[in-house]
Amino acid sequence: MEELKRAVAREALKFIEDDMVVGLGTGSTTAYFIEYLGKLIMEGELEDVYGVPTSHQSRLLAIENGIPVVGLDEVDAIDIAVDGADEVDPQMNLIKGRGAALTMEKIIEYRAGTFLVLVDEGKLVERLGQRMPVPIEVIPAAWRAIAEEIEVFNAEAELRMASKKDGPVVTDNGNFILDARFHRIDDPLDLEIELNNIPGVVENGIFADIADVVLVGTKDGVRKMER
Ligand SMILES: O=C(CO)[C@H](O)[C@H](O)COP(=O)(O)O
Repeated sequence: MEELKRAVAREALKFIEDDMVVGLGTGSTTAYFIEYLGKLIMEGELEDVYGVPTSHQSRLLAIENGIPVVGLDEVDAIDIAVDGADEVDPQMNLIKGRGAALTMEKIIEYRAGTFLVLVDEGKLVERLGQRMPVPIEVIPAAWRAIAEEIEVFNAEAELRMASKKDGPVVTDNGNFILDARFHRIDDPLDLEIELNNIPGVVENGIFADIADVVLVGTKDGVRKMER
């Protein structure tokens, strides 16, 4: 599994050129990409490349690996964003947010000239929600009201609890995460919009229609899905 993640991360380097501003995703697959990208920059193989982190995790990793970091408000545009995903359907719609960084990820990836997704073949599903719940970032005071409202969508939502802290997971933005299991997601784009219409929802982990390229690590090599 780790070798498949490394393979897609290495392949992603082919998309990076001098003078690019690169959105840096969150998670274990992107961590390999950040490591390899930093190496190329440190060795002088790539020049004037800047990273825009999507989380505390990617910011710390970028600094550790020698990638110059800038904020979203310091750049005119993002050339490419590179990130992992938890599920990918045949239309390249995604579920993201296992790492609770979905809001900043979506803000940056929506704006990127190219959004490149890195997954292993175990993440491919016929229909979103088949294996993973949809993470929803919510304003803390509203978590219970939103969890109840989500039932209207034929789903059950659970407050995500932390493992190395007492109480709930608190996102980089100071909010809570609800993990919502939907019985069936027929129209990801519609559900993405509907969920964001609920007051108190900051963002949700359905990324419909924004991935441009998906690199899939398989035992037989890296496969490319493209729009
Ligand atoms: O959305 C994410 C974090 O919020 C991650 O990109 C997603 O969970 C995939 O992570 P990994 O590469 O570790 O499987």
